[in-house]
Amino acid sequence: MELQLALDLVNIPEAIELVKEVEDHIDIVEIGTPVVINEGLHAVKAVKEAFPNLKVLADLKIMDAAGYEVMKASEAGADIVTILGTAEDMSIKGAVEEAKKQGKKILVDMIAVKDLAGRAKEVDAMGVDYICVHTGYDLQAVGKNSFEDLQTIKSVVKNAKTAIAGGIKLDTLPEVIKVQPDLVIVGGGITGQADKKAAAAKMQQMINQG
Ligand SMILES: O=C(CO)[C@H](O)[C@H](O)COP(=O)(O)O
Repeated sequence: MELQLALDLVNIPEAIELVKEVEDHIDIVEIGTPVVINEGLHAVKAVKEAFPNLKVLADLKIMDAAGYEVMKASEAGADIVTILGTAEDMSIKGAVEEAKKQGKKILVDMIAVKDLAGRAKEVDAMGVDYICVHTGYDLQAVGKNSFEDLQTIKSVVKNAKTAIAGGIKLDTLPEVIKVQPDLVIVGGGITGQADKKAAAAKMQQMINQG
């Protein structure tokens, strides 16, 4: 199981400062969608250059022009690029093809997918690397989470790695670990803590104990 730190509400210098604090305790740094909107792919480039030993995920949440966008994120240094599960099959296949060409990985974000089991089976067959259940901020605000959804995809996905994102905190992490995803994505559960290093270290320890 790997731990991904999601950075959503920072600029580039703040991102670098934050990763410095927790770099020993995470596997992947996510340059979140709001950061890409504010800073562009420069944020991916800057973080990859500052931390060449960490994997960097560009959370582009691609919906169209997938091959081109995966190419641009790859050129900026992203190791993993996200596409939405609600995108057309042709877009997802295009993303996978370009990622393979570039030696990169594709994570499919299943946010807002209605037939989760059915779509997870379909995208799994398209050769994607990760399938991620995700409760976004707008549904977190009304008390939703993705723990049951994780069990759903775990029961149907045969090839891809499974991941979970959305509001995971220290107190809910044990529930996540029980279902054994390959990747746990945490934003506010680390960035919102006074002692970010301690929060990341504790999460890493819990994940390693499995
Ligand atoms: O992709 C995202 C929002 O769309 C976030 O990066 C993801 O939800 C993780 O952040 P948090 O743990 O704060 O929910």
